[in-house]
Amino acid sequence: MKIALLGYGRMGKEIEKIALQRRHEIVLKVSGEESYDISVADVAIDFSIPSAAYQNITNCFQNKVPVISGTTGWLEKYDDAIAVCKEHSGSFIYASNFSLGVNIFFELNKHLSKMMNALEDYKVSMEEIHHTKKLDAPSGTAITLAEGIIENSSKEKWQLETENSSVQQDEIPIVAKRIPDVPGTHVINYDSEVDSIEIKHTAHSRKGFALGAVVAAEWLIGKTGVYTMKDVLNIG
Ligand SMILES: NC(=O)C1=CN([C@@H]2O[C@H](COP(=O)(O)OP(=O)(O)OC[C@H]3O[C@@H](n4cnc5c(N)ncnc54)[C@H](OP(=O)(O)O)[C@@H]3O)[C@@H](O)[C@H]2O)C=CC1
Ligand SMILES: O=C(O)C1=N[C@H](C(=O)O)C[C@H](O)C1
Repeated sequence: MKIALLGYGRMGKEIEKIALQRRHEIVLKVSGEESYDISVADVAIDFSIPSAAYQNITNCFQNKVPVISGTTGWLEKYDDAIAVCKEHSGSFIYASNFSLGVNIFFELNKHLSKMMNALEDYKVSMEEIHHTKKLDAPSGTAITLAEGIIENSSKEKWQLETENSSVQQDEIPIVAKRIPDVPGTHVINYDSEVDSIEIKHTAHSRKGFALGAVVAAEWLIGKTGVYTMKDVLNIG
C-alpha cells in the first residue's frame, strides 16, 4: 500500500517502522499546516493533533482516500466527519486506541460493568497515566472505557477529577496523571468497604498502537463505509 502519514510525530514515526517492515511504502509525511496532495496515497493514517484531525480526515473523504484516525481530543466533530464521509462514500476507521490488548480490555470492561451494575456497595473509578507531552485529558481510551461503563450501568457521565471537581453519584471519576515517558496505562477500579476489584492495561511501548493502525489500514483498503476496530479484529 502507498501510505500517507498525516502527523509525523511519535506515532507517525512508529507507524512508518511497522509499515516498512510489512512492505508498504510511505508516500507522504505531513507534520504541519503545509498543503499536500493526498491523492498520491492508497490510504491515509492520521495521528496528528486535535485541532488538525477533522480537516485531515475530511480532506481524505473528499479525495476518496480511505483514512484511519487515531488522533484523540477532536470527537466533538466526529458526527460532522461521518456526515462528510457518507456524502462522499468514503472509508473510515476511528479508534481511541488501536492496540489489540486495549480492544480486548474494552470488551472486558463492558462485561465487568454489566456484572457490577447491581452491586451498589462497589464504587467505580478510573485512572489513566500518560507521558507529559500529551495534549488532551482524559485520554481518548479513558473516554471509550467510560462510555463502555455508561452503556452497561446506571452511570450517566464521566468527570475528570481536578482539585476543584466534586463527583456526583451518576458520574465516573477519572484521574489523569502525567509522568515522563509513560506510553499509556488505564486502570478501572471497583472499590467496596471489604475489597476491591481492579482491571488494568499497560502499554509497554507504542508498537501495539502502531501495528493496530497499519493492520486497520490493510483491512480498510477496498471497503466503503465507517468501521471500528471491532470489525477489524472480529472480537466482542
Ligand atoms: N488511537 C491510538 O491508538 C493512539 C492515539 N494517539 C493519539 O495520536 C495523536 C498523536 O500522538 P503523538 O504521535 O504521540 O503526538 P506527536 O505530538 O508526537 O505528533 C503529532 C504530530 O502532528 C503534527 N501536526 C501538527 N499539525 C498538523 C497538521 N495540520 N496536519 C498533520 N500533522 C500535524 C505535529 O507536528 P509539530 O510537532 O510540528 O506540531 C506532530 O508531528 C494524539 O492525539 C494521541 O492522543 C497516540 C497513541 C495511540
Ligand atoms: O497520546 C498518547 O500517547 C495516547 N493516546 C491515546 C489516548 O488518548 O487514549 C491512546 C494511548 O493511550 C496513547
